[in-house]
Amino acid sequence: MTTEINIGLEGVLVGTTAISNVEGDIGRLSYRGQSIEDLSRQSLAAVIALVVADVSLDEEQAKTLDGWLAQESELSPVELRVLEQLGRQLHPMAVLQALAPIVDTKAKTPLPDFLPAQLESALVLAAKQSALVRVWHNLTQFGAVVELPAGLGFAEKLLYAFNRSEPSAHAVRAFETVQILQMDHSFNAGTFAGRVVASTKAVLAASIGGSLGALSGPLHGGADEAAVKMARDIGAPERAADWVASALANKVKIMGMGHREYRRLDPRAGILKPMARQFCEGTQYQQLMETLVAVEEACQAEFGKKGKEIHANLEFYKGAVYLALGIPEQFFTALFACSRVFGWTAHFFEFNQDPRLIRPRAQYNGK
Ligand SMILES: CC(=O)SCCNC(=O)CCNC(=O)[C@H](O)C(C)(C)COP(=O)(O)OP(=O)(O)OC[C@H]1O[C@@H](n2cnc3c(N)ncnc32)[C@H](O)[C@@H]1OP(=O)(O)O
Ligand SMILES: O=C([O-])CC(=O)C(=O)O
Repeated sequence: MTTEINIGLEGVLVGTTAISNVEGDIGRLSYRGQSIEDLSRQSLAAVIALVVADVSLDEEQAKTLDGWLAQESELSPVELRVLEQLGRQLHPMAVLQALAPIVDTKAKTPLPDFLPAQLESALVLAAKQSALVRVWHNLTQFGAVVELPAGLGFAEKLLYAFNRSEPSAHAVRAFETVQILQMDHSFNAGTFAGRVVASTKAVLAASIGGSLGALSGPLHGGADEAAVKMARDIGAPERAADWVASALANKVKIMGMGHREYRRLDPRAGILKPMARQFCEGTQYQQLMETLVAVEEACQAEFGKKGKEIHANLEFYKGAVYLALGIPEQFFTALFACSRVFGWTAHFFEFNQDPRLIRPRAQYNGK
């Protein structure tokens, strides 16, 4: 028995996974052996099949799966009524946490047969997270659920509903890329929380509920919303250097900077930064994007003075892309969950291949 206490479990090996590989020292990420750079150019449905089932789809199959997920991302009349009763001030993450474990997971049509049938209700549960976020957005922002034309794809449906208009192919592609980038990340806090719940032999929906709670915090998934709020508070790139110096002097964390695993640039931030520049240029978000760039530079300069390095993580530039796609910041983390839920699902099944109750030990220091 070890007596050394490690509250944050930094560097502690607690299991194996074949879903994603985070090589923090060299700034590399892959899902099932494929680099995040290659994956970011694939379709969302193809990456979902790869992450959840380790199945490679051809273009036709990916379209079929996308159509199936789009069709399953609808709420039942009862689920819709529950959402309608909730206070409109509730954060979308609280709504997901409340509803995710109780939605009906019966599929309307069978899962395409190129995926294992045992995944059917799990994938309905995952697809329904998007329906919850879409409907909650519409109720709180527009007062009514947006009627959608038939035949929209899984991601397209969300973007259409958020903007009340047909998204361009370019916007859908960008949204799919962002969702792919955040689908899985080894034993991060949210995924590990889900594995802890799974270890008690709880059902998948309970495990997803645990993951959602962990993801909501600003040190984890909630950093996406917090980073944009920070940039709005700073207001202009010229103010970034003073703001960062004062924040660091006061031990305030800069949201979207730093990472437990990456010692080099998070490869997802490397993909998101040019996307954010492109999407924000000439829009109302250009100033916000320039402020983020200035914060990153100021942060790196301040850390550099102490001979340390810090880099942007997934969360830093993601919000600028989301804003330019018509997504308000309070929905960022919930949309993160709409993608990460596929990773959580994969981990639930992987964990259950060789399960063991997770129960560490505490050193008693009370009376
Ligand atoms: C999807 C995701 O979850 S990605 C992560 C999203 N979270 C954020 O962006 C929140 C901001 N970042 C952070 O708080 C941290 O970098 C974390 C929590 C993500 C990871 O950090 P940890 O591995 O726990 O490192 P820790 O917080 O101990 O930081 C190490 C040192 O770097 C500093 N540091 C790290 N990140 C930051 C930051 N964002 N702002 C200011 N200082 C920072 C710490 O203050 C600490 O300095 P010290 O050694 O002088 O005390
Ligand atoms: O891995 C982590 O600690 C945080 C996380 O979920 C990510 O970066 O995607």
